[in-house]
Amino acid sequence: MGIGSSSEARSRVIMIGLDSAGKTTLLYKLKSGEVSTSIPTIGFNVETLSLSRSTQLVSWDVGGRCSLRPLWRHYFRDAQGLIFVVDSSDRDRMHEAADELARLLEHDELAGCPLLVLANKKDLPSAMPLAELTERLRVPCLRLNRPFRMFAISASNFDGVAGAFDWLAREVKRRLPGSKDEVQEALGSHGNGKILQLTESLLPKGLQKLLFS
Ligand SMILES: Nc1nc2c(ncn2[C@@H]2O[C@H](COP(=O)(O)OP(=O)(O)OP(=O)(O)O)[C@@H](O)[C@H]2O)c(=O)[nH]1
Ligand SMILES: [Mg+2]
Repeated sequence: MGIGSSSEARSRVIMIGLDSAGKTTLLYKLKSGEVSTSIPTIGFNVETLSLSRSTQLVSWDVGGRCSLRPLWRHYFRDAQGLIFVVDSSDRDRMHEAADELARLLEHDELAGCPLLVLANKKDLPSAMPLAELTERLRVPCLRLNRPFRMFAISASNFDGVAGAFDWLAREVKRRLPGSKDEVQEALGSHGNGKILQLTESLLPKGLQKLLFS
């Protein structure tokens, strides 16, 4: 998928995190078999998932080649939600994650965009509690000015994912302009056969609400 096709989506949720944070694991759990991976001409590895006819979940790693960062904004256009995934057991890289998160929030294209931080790998004994993560990610110093929540989750066993997406779904809906009908149009509807093929048991309540309510 290149920038051209990505810009066809009318709204999108951006998911970003350091490598190994657990983004791919989460994407596959959300919608097994429908994740598309590509290295667009712009050069970084992007994974996408259609949440509905018009809403994409777009995921990529931060870090790596800084020269490509300016190109991210092509994906930031039309972003209705932002997910930052962090490995809550990886103390060594928490500085790096904190720097990336702060840098991400400086993008004007994302101003006001609800931010969901997923503290992943809560199943590991070495996972940090949320209070410690809040400090290590330097949350009090962040340029927030937006709805913000952090949830401890495990992408591996799906623990905590439903509550986290529930929150994001509510915030995204609030942000979308127009009537309920327009919201449905933007986020998909019962008529979308592809969406109805999803295994509902795997779909977090939040996403079900986004897609079906
Ligand atoms: N214990 C545990 N391991 C996890 C969890 N989520 C992901 N992992 C593991 O962490 C490793 C990295 O997960 P990925 O999903 O590949 O991470 P990524 O963010 O896509 O990073 P890239 O590999 O750079 O694409 C894999 O070995 C996963 O099995 C989790 O919730 N708990
Ligand atoms: Mg990955």
